[in-house]
Formats: sequence, structure tokens, C-alpha cells
Amino acid sequence: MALRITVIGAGYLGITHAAAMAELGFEVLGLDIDLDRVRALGEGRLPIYEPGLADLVHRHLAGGRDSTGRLRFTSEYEEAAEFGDLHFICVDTPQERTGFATDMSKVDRVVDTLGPLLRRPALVVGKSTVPVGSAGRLAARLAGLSPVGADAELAWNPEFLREGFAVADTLRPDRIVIGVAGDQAEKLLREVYAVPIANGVPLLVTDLATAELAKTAANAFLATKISFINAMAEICEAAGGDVVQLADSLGHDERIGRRFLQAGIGFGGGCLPKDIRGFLARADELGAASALGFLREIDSINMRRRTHMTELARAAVGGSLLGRRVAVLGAAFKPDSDDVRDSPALNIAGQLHLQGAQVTVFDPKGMDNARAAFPTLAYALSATEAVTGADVVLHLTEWSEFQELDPLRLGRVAGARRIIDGRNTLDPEAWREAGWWFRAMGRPTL
Ligand SMILES: NC(=O)C1=CN([C@@H]2O[C@H](COP(=O)(O)OP(=O)(O)OC[C@H]3O[C@@H](n4cnc5c(N)ncnc54)[C@H](O)[C@@H]3O)[C@@H](O)[C@H]2O)C=CC1
Ligand SMILES: O=C(O)[C@H]1O[C@H](OP(=O)(O)OP(=O)(O)OC[C@H]2O[C@@H](n3ccc(=O)[nH]c3=O)[C@H](O)[C@@H]2O)[C@H](O)[C@@H](O)[C@@H]1O
Repeated sequence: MALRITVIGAGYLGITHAAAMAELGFEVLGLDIDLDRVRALGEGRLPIYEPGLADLVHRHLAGGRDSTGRLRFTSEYEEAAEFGDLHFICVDTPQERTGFATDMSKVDRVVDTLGPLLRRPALVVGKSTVPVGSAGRLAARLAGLSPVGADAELAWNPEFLREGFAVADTLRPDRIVIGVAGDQAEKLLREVYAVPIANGVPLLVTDLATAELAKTAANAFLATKISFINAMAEICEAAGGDVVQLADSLGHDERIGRRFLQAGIGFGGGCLPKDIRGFLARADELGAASALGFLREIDSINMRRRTHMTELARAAVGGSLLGRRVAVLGAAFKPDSDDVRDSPALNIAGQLHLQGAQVTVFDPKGMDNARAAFPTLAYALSATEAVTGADVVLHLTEWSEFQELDPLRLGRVAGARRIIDGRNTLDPEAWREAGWWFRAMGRPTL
């Protein structure tokens, strides 16, 4: 009989993982403590925007027309404990409110709630991003809590998906890492991932600690690569170079590669910023703080990008933002997502607002989340409406629809033809030809 899988936590990671498991042929029960979320999902309404995910959910949701019926959602832990052979933990692990450390309370709560309900052998598989050492701690806790003792096993299977590409990244990942403490866990996880493994996706079987580190090290490396090119952008601005050409040049070196060398306002989102901070805090706890000291600098470089953009905006409007109208194109932390967690675009919009600017934001998908996070900003229904009457336009999230904007047409409604490209993806020539003053980050002033 096919394995039955529960996925605990129905957010960006959990919904995607649950639907992908159903796509791979398993019976799946998604669980969340947010009742509105569970109800919405049960009715086929997705609480997040992720390209292709709604179709995947509809293809499998129980009760749907022409669906396989392999996917359901619940808020009942008893039901999940009864149902699952494997339980994937996909709850959030945010930054602690009072410091850099990772807040593990939700993962702990999952183990504490599920553990005592497990009355038959089961494998609990952590996917949330956690500080190294958590899995070992949780394995002991689980065995102590569960009526079946050591037959409630724990493994770690970190997730590397990117928002905007979550479905493809889950069904065809670059690699699968499983951290296990025993043969049974490996056997079950090989069965879960049999299709991608048969399709050639590399599988790495490690101990628990290495699997946890595989995740935090990957995000630390990606953050480092972005901050490296943003440091080069600072140098380019000081020395008169062009960071886009510099990145192209570096990227041709196969040992370096062009990806993640896009200079601009830096990285945000629910993961890279909090993961490098959590990694720093954990290294400190382990007495190895000096090993990761460089991540502090990575973080500083990144945060400077946001301040730098506000300074560029202030300079563009003549030295004071007071009463100036600023159009902000983009609110999501990256295109093809509605996620505004630690979004550089919104952070910059908020800073400008605090400095007295009248800020109007437009984002193709992130408006509801942006309004909830920054209710004091003004929001427009389109890019054109945001730009109308603006003293300066800031391009802060590189949605494809912004790449296709017509500078001539926008020039007719803008208060002044000034634009700053915070992502280095717009075509400077096209804007300049349409009479715009165009400024990019780390590129010569045009
Ligand atoms: N968002 C992403 O692209 C990726 C996220 N991750 C990691 O995955 C984890 C989850 O991240 P997201 O999905 O973005 O978070 P999220 O905030 O979108 O979703 C978390 C969900 O867990 C639910 N939840 C919280 N406590 C619960 C509990 N005790 N029982 C059941 N459900 C509970 C929440 O209601 C929420 O729906 C984090 O550790 C994150 O670092 C890893 C790779 C990619
Ligand atoms: O742990 C996670 O949650 C995920 O974090 C990132 O994925 P994600 O945050 O979805 O998005 P990225 O594409 O990594 O972009 C992160 C941020 O960096 C910025 N970025 C990215 C690339 C670049 O060259 N320059 C740059 O500023 C983006 O605009 C965005 O704000 C990782 O890429 C995933 O592998 C990982 O699973």
C-alpha cells in the first residue's frame, strides 16, 4: 500500500510539499493550526501566491472535479497521527523577537503535540530550517514522548526550494539531502523520493547535523554571493565602474558563475536574512562564533543597500523628501511571489515614508500582504497610477510587467521623469531616450 504522508504547517513550504507529494502518488493530509487557512485550502482557495501551485493543489484536492482526491487538509493532530506513516514538519522558524537566534517554539510544539499521539511506528521528518543540533535534540524528545518509544523515529530533510519556482524546485530539486540516524528512516525516505531519484536527482544520505548544516550553509553562501556583488557595487560607485559589466565578467568564470550576482537593493524574504542571523547565533552558542564572523559583514552590506537607496531617492529630489511624491514599483521581496516578509522594497518604502515622503506602492501580487504589513503607505491599483504625479520612481522588485513598462507613456503622467533602478534590470537606454533621468545602483550615472 502507498505510504501515507502528513505535512504539518501549510505555508509557502508546506502547501507546496503537500501538493507535490500528492503529485508523486501519495495520500497526503496537510495540517495547520490556522483554521481559516485549513478551511480555505479545503475549498481550493490558496492563502499564498506561488506560480503553478493552485493548479497542482486543484489536481489532487479531495472533493474537486477531476481531481485524484489524494490531498486533504485538517487542523486535527489526532487525525494526522492516525493517518500518517511519515510526518513532515514544515512550520515556520522565524528570528527570535529579542535577538538573532532562531525561534524554535513552533517546531518544538509540533513534536510535543504529535509525539504523544503516535500509537504506531512512524517517521517524523523535519523540513523547516533549524539551528544545527535541533534534530538530535528533537529525536530524543520524540522518543520520550511517544507511546511507541524509539519506533517514532526522526530524520532531517532540508528544503531548498525558491519562492516563485517552488513547484518545479520540489518536483525536480537540484539535490535531496536526508539526515538519518537509522536504516529504516533512509529506506522510507528513498521510497518517498523514488521518482526524483530515478530521474537522476542526486541523493545525499548524511547524519542529522550535516543535513541541518547543508541547508544553513547553502543560504549563507547565497547571501554571501549577493553581498559580495553589492560590495563591488559600492566600489564601482566610488571608483566609477559598472557592476553589471563586472558581474558579467565574473560570471563567465565557470568557477564563479553569473547566478546570484545581481547587484541592487539586496536580499530579503522570510529566509536568507533570518537564516544567516540564526546561523551566527548558533555558532556563538557552539563556541565557534569567529568561524562565522564574516556573516555579520554580509548582513551589514545587505542592510546598507536599503539605506543607500533612500539616500539616492533623497538626492534625486533635491535633498529633502519632505512632501515629495515617490512611486515604489514592487512590494514583494522578489518577483513571482506575494511574500513581503523582510522585503527590501517595502522596507525602503517605509523608510521614505518616515522621512516625510508621500509614498505610493504598487505590486502585481503582494498588495494585500503589503497593506497588512505597512498600512500607513498609499497603494495604487497599477504601476501607471503609482507613477502619476511622482517626483521620482523607484523600481524595487523586478516583476516582468515592470520590465515591459513604456517609458514614453509613463513620462506623460509622471510629475518628473526621474527613475532609480534598484534591481539593475531595466534598460537604461530605453528610459533615457524617453527623456528620463535614469540612475541605477553601482553603475555610472547616465
Ligand atoms: N518559504 C520558503 O521558500 C522556504 C522555507 N523554508 C523553511 O520552511 C519553514 C516554513 O517556512 P514557510 O512555509 O515560509 O512559513 P509560513 O509562515 O509560510 O508557514 C508556516 C505555517 O505553519 C503553521 N504553523 C505554525 N505552528 C504550527 C503548529 N504548531 N502546528 C501546525 N501548523 C503550524 C502556520 O500557521 C503557517 O501556516 C521555515 O523554517 C523556513 O525557513 C525552507 C525552504 C524554503
Ligand atoms: O530557505 C529558503 O527559504 C530559500 O531561500 C532562498 O530562496 P528565496 O528566498 O525564495 O529567494 P531567492 O531567489 O534566493 O532570493 C532571495 C533574495 O535575494 C535577492 N537576490 C537574489 C539574487 C541576486 O543575485 N541578487 C539578489 O538581490 C532577491 O531579490 C530576494 O530578495 C534560497 O534561494 C532557497 O534555496 C532557499 O530554499
